[in-house]
Amino acid sequence: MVLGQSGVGKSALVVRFITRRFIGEYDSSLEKIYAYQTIIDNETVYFEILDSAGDPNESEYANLESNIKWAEAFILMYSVTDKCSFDECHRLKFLINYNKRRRRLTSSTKDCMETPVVLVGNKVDQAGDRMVSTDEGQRRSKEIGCVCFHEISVRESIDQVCSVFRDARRFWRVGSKWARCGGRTDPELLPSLDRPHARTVSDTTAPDPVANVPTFYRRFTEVELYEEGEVSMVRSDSTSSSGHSEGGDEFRARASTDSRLPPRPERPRHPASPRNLPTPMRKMSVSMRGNNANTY
Ligand SMILES: Nc1nc2c(ncn2[C@@H]2O[C@H](COP(=O)(O)OP(=O)(O)OP(=O)(O)O)[C@@H](O)[C@H]2O)c(=O)[nH]1
Repeated sequence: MVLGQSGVGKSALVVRFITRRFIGEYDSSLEKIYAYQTIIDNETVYFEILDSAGDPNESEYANLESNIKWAEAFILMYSVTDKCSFDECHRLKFLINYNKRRRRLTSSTKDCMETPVVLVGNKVDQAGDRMVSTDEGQRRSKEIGCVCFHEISVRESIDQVCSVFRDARRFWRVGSKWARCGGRTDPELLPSLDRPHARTVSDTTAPDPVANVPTFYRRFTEVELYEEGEVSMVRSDSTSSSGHSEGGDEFRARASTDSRLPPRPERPRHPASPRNLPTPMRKMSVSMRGNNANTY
């Protein structure tokens, strides 16, 4: 699913990927699903790409949330010439996390996988109008937990466009394998993400479309999935100190677009070893603190 504020170039990205053309003007009002089959990393891949409406109104909001639940990977897009669209990514990522966690809590294996979100800054060809630097984009990508970050120009480069979809698919594949392994990391997959621009067999005869594209990766690791999935699931399901379950609106209302990020609590880099596990008494106090600290 391609998400982002209106005008950042979502339709341009999808149409360019499928037709290889940059057309210039697109129907902005419609939400469309494109079916497209291509070969990536020597495998045939069947994409269903949802080009979402940029600024949904009240009545379209429920639809947006059900689309988020449907999607298995996200391309979260902003324009480097528009600071508002950059800030909007923070809110949209919050919405993705919220809907995905809620779904994981109510369903079984398939939805246990962490859904990859690729952050994309578009329109780098408009250098004179740039309002968001590469560093800011890279930092934000890490802060909001995206799997990798790209800066591209849909207008100028088909290769950069392809590399975005290629990464979305690669990280989706890692996530789905991880879920199928019952949460164990597949050692054959992770090293390949250490070398994201390494050539595959299929690339030996054709130029690597990913080469020379600035891409910043964040690896899925078992620890991160443990932290993001398990710990956060407890937090999002918690009951507030007043004894009421958090309502969806209340939870969503915390998403802000003012570019300030709420402080994230310090977390240990590794899960506690069994002999360090808290006693039952201590466990209860951790849970209580989780509830009270649930204010952002
Ligand atoms: N200069 C430049 N313009 C771009 C680029 N990508 C898209 N555009 C232009 O940005 C405008 C908006 O593009 P769209 O693809 O319609 O944006 P959108 O995000 O789908 O917008 P909504 O459908 O309203 O949500 C169009 O005029 C595009 O031609 C790019 O890489 N560089």
